Amino acid sequence: MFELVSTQTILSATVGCLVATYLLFYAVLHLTQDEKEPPLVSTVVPFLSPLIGMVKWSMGFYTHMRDKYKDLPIYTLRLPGIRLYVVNSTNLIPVVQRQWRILIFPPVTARASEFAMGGSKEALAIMREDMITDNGFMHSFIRATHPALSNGPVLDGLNGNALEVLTASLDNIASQGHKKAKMYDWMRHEFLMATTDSVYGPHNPLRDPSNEAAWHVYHPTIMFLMLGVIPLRVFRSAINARDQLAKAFKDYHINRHYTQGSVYIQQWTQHFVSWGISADDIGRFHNGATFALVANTIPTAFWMVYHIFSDPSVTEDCRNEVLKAVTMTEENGVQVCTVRAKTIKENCPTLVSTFQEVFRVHGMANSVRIANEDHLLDGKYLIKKGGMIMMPARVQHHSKEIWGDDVEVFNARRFVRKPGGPKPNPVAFRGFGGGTTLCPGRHFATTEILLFTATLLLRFDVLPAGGGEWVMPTTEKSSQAEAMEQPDFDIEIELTPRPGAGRKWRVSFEGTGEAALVAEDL
Ligand code: HEM
Repeated sequence: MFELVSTQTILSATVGCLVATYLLFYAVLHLTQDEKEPPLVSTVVPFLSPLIGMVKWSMGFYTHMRDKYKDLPIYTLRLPGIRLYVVNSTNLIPVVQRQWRILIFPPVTARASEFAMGGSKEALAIMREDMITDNGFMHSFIRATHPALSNGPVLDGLNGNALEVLTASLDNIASQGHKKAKMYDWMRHEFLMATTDSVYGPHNPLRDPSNEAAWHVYHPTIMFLMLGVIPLRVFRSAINARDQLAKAFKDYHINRHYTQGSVYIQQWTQHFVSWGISADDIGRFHNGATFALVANTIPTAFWMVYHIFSDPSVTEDCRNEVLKAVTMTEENGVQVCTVRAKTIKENCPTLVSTFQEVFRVHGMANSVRIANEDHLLDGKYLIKKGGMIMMPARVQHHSKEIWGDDVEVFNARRFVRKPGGPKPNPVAFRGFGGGTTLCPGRHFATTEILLFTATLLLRFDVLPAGGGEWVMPTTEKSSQAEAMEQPDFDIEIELTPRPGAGRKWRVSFEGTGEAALVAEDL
């Protein structure tokens, strides 16, 4: 009898505590929410419902929320320690982007520099001192490095070097006559080498196989490190790999190897040095530069090759287009095929459309900003200081209203311009983000990927190994630190040289035009 009473007492005390805690959190949630803020949703379990939803729906969370709260142009999610304002409406995106001195991006970069790269207190203080005006480290960094990544001869040089490395690798396969490969592994290696060689020059630290291996240990943990809540000892091998890379980049810096690298890395270095950042920190921040260079370029190139070669009609149309970019000459008895970059970017509609469709279907940039003061967005929605605004690309890219009933279908020709046909709203294309933080590396990556794909089409047949079917990898495990979905598993392919594959191949950037993909470039 005594035992029964005490069990009942404990039970009712526990239930009472739980109810009281629930009511307390429920009250805190609602009392601290201003009625002028965007409508608060997902509150069943205060502060935890959004997290539960994120785990349950994974990358589909924000599209699920958009479908559930169709009429909300923007809504508030409350998570422990953070107000998250999620934008559904395409029309609100330019409104957010125009407020770039109030709804700012640099705190996100600073957070990555602190938690993912391990920057020192001194370096972070310099970065954070002024994240608003053009005089601060962050905004002046973009201004200092943009010119080397904008269309022109300097960028052509960067792309030319990357293409030389990629072409040499294709030459190698052509001379072997045949190659079986794990597609993602193969492309990841080739693009990592080509992109970093072109940027870092002949002393590229990632040419050392042990540094390449370290990159593959460190890179997948960046998203978790960014959270800054999981103890570092959990990531011991990733932190060791990060330190190894930072040391290799520090040596690269101290030995002034950047003077033989690209204009981009010279300007990058000059900026850090002129702000008094130490050689130790410069080594660490090179890990961030490498992340920007390759983290999205590699999966984008993978999907591009996958979607072109897995559909024979797309392969044929693209191949016919890129053939028009080739001129053949003879030099000292050697047949030379020159691929004109200008034609590839300006006169290959199916190829460029496939590239855009890759971004629409696989692009997952979340585009976040932090409010540095209270702000009434569009004169209607109160965004509280410290709150995070998010404009998820997937919400825009998977909207039936914008793209039509076949929104979930990969349509390689979706972006081919039809005379008099409807044009999709370019603001809804968020592959490279948008506004003042629009990716400055977009021209570099676009040219590298388009020209690699064109050369591959011209020189090789690519088929699943063993005559099987193409199986599109799932993407559920993709790291949310990236702007492009990553394949959950690899696929085996066979590359077989086409007639002429063994000739000498090169790329010409003469009169290079621009593949204008985003609203800002159109
Ligand atoms: C396919 C490849 C790439 C994709 C999909 C991509 C995507 C993006 C996205 C979505 C953003 C954020 C924009 C925003 O929030 O509005 C961004 C920013 C940035 N990207 Fe890229 N990127 C790629 C390649 C590159 C390359 C090759 C570089 C080379 C330097 C680069 C450098 C940067 C930098 C420095 C920023 C920050 C801009 C700022 O702080 O204002 N990206 N990128």
